[in-house]
Amino acid sequence: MDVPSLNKNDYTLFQKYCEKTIGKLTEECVESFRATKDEESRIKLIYDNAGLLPITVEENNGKNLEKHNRKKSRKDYDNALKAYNAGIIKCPQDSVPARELLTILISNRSATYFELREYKRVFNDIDYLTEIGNYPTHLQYKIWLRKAKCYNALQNERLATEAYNEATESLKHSKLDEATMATKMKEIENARVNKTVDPVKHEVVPSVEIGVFVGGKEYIAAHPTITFDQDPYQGRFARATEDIETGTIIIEENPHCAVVDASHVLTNCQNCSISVDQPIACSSCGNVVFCCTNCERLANKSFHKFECPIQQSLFASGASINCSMALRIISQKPFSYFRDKHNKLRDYMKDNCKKNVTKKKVYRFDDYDNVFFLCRNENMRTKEDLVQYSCMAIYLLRLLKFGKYFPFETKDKVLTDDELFISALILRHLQLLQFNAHEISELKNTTPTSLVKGLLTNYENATIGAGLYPTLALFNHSCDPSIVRYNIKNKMVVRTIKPIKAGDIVYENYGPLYTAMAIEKRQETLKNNYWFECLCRPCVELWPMFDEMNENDLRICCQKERCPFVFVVNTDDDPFMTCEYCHTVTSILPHLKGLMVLDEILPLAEALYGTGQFESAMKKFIEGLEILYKFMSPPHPEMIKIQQRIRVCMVHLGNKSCAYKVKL
Ligand SMILES: C[S@@+](CC[C@H](N)C(=O)[O-])C[C@H]1O[C@@H](n2cnc3c(N)ncnc32)[C@H](O)[C@@H]1O
Repeated sequence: MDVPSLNKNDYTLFQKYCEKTIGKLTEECVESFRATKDEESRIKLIYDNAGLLPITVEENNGKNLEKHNRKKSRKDYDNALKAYNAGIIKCPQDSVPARELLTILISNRSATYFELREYKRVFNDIDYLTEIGNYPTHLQYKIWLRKAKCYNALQNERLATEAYNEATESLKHSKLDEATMATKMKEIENARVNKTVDPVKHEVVPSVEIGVFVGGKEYIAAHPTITFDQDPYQGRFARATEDIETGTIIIEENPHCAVVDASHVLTNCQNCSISVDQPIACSSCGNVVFCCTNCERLANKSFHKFECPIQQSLFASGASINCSMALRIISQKPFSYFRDKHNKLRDYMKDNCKKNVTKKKVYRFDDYDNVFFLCRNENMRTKEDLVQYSCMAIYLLRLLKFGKYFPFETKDKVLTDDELFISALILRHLQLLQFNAHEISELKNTTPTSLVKGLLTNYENATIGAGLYPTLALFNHSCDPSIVRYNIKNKMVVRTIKPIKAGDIVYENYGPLYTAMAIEKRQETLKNNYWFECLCRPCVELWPMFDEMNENDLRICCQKERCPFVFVVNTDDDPFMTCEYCHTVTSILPHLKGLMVLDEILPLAEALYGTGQFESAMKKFIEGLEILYKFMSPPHPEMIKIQQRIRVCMVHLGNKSCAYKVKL
């Protein structure tokens, strides 16, 4: 979790707008919010004030080549690529000469990749410029010659021959004088004869393989051993129906919606969130990038066509990432989608219905109804909070109108019935995102920092955006979580980080960990951000933080089945302990013997870890952790250290920034 709901520290345009609107409301109006039961009445109460305040819509679409088309020396590859990338993103595409210039920039970038022997990227760029379609015919021979040389290097003789033939043919359309044309022809023939085969450079692919995950019958994003229960205090939560081993993937879920944050719009794909170093540009704005033409097409068919004109304004306003998501849940679907649900959803909102009464047999990530019914802690909201959120919803609705989301004429000052309905949905989204959004992350290098005592790391699993995952959103919090999360593109992968027994609640973590934060701070954070009092084991049993733990204190369960007593013993103590509850005598000797295996497993795991063999290291650490849990009860510093190692291994299976390098 950890997705901020409002940028509380910066006094943003967005906050100014909200404050000004609230400042104009009469006390009577604010007071009447208390009596409102549904989102539409709240919007209606303040639209006259919030709708009248001017909002700033940026005219600048971010397309401006002037600053970016400086020529770079081809030999300074890094800087050349940076300059071409910036040029490609900022190059306007609204006229034939502009698009021609763009294709030349793309061609130059492909030439740089050719020098770097990154042939896949050369082909990507040639496909890209072909798709733009305005590459000058008289230069076409250059593209065919480059393609032919790539096929040569990749030892594909048939395609190389075809490309050489095309190069010879296209040379006829060049504007070269006869002598230069003859020299070029010779160059083509020489290249054809001297089939220089380069060793293919290993491509550093920033993301990883996606395995086959078979989910449950009802909750298809969750492992079949996970079910969802409910109680009046905790609401819905996940529970294991069978024993689950450490490391099991228990959730693989696509986001209902996912957005890249403002500082990553030019480094991560707007559609799938992956780190991008060969960007594909939006044809209309210079404010986003895509990883491939397919992502560009998908985004432009749905949300980006409406967000393109307003994204700059949204970021400039300083609105939080939750605002971008509240908007994206709407913009990614056409207005007709929501109009068709109008009557049903409006009735739910009017009745303030908590339950999805039309609960379906299958719970899917892309089903809007599941999102609509996510937890909002509605009955705990103050009227001030509702006023603030209603202002935000109106601001976002007005941006959507500027983005021409509605398939009918709209007027900024007028609120139609359809617009009222959409703004009510946005208001609902803002409330539910406050509790249910998750960050999307990727590995980045940092200078070494100490995360947990004794464990140095030189990476950071940095946030690059946020997403809404309707199945993961049903997991409750514990300060000693059962899981680790990481992303593959914007898909969320969740794996267990300890052995889980049948019937146990499976907890995730909303930020505060008992190992690193004192109980008072944890309780305060959870109360402020998630509005509940945490009754997890570390909070109730007052587990010590990592720094306060003693390596020599072993916590061993009474051997009588179902007796909850735990002995805290020291290796020097008498090995026979009598239970204070049931008076059964437990010998700690079998436990000490069982733990001795760790002397073999852990050095091996550390050696694999130290050489960057994260998957193999993870398996060994998991083996070690299972043994620790078998013979000991948490907490123990060794458990935490191993879990920390497993966490590092797991996140290495997820997204990595293009610049990320494993540093050992
Ligand atoms: C992401 S939702 C979790 C699913 C939620 N319980 C539901 O019914 O949809 C977060 C909200 O669940 C509740 N919650 C989460 N963890 C909890 C816990 N350990 N004890 C009590 N309530 C919890 C809080 O209301 C919190 O704001």
